[in-house]
Amino acid sequence: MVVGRKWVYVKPFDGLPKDENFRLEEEVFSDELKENEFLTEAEFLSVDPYMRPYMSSYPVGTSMIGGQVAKVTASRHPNFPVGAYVFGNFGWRTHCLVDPRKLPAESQPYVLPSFGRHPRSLALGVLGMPGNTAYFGFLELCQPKEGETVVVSGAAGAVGSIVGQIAKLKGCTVVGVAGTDEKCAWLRELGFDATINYRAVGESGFAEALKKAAPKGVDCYFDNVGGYISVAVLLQMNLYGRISVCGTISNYNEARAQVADPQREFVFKQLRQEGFIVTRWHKRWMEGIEANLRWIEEGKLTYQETVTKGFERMPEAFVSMLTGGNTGKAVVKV
Ligand SMILES: NC(=O)C1=CN([C@@H]2O[C@H](COP(=O)(O)OP(=O)(O)OC[C@H]3O[C@@H](n4cnc5c(N)ncnc54)[C@H](OP(=O)(O)O)[C@@H]3O)[C@@H](O)[C@H]2O)C=CC1
Ligand SMILES: C/C=C/C(C)=O
Repeated sequence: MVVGRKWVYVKPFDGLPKDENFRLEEEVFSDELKENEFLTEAEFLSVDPYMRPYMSSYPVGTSMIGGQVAKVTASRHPNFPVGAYVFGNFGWRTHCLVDPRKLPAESQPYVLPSFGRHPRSLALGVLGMPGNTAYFGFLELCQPKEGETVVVSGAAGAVGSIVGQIAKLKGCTVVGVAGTDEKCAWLRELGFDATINYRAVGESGFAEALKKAAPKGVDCYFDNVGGYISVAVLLQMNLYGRISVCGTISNYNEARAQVADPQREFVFKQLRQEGFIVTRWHKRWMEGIEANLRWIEEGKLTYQETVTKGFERMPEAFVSMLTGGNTGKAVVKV
């Protein structure tokens, strides 16, 4: 018998998540596995922005959702042998009994490929879902061309920091928008050409700061945040500009965002805007991981992680990430 722990969503979110929204519970697993089942023990867990809006659509009593890196501790599945490390969407739990046949195609667990000297936790960041979000969401939807100007919001986070670096690899001029001077300094170290600390300039100063940072206008916008930052970028888009709408973290804690009327910009500048969910590319998943790993090995792509130690601190790590406490990918080490 194995006793695990899990975090349960026990009260609907109202604004920023609070301790009262979560409860830590135990769960018991039998050692007797059925054919095709395997048992895992988590090593690293991810805290991601999507958990805030997605959990609101689940009933209370549901376990918190999320990805993790885990070790297989018992197995009756030929592809998941004991000792293997896997990525799986197993939720906020220390242990999990998995039968892959019960999971949808876009949420299949997989044995981690070798990351060489890099930590396994990267399977939750640059070598996992956020890295693939940057790789596919930027390259496929923005279709960047050499010499173009790219703006990335949420630029010092898990997705944004990778998007900006890929944009530099493609020969673009890159402007990063982030919430502190330290984050902006890191982005410039990564090669970003200009940065805007949106908290320092404020809503009223953002459009002017953007004009200075992107004097030739904006050809591609990778949008992680929505809100006034995105309205200002839209108004400075160039003819035939492309906008990849990745996320709207600025309003995840609100019930409903206002829908403005941007149509005139779209008509006269002939813009293209497309939202996406990264699992759209689940059939090409390993292509993104391999490309990002190659760039890391070649010294062309740098990552940073903000690691919180202790499974009991999952809610704290989650709220910290939602409020800007992370640089690069936010993960929890059990
Ligand atoms: N479409 C898809 O398939 C996917 C979408 N996403 C989306 O990408 C975005 C970034 O995710 P991820 O990289 O994992 O998270 P991050 O690592 O970027 O962490 C979240 C960051 O958001 C920033 N933030 C918080 N509140 C605001 C605000 N009001 N305005 C601007 N920035 C804010 C904070 O940085 P700061 O200090 O700069 O404020 C914080 O560090 C999210 O919107 C997420 O939902 C992520 C993965 C897949
Ligand atoms: C898979 C993640 C989706 C968002 C919107 O964050």
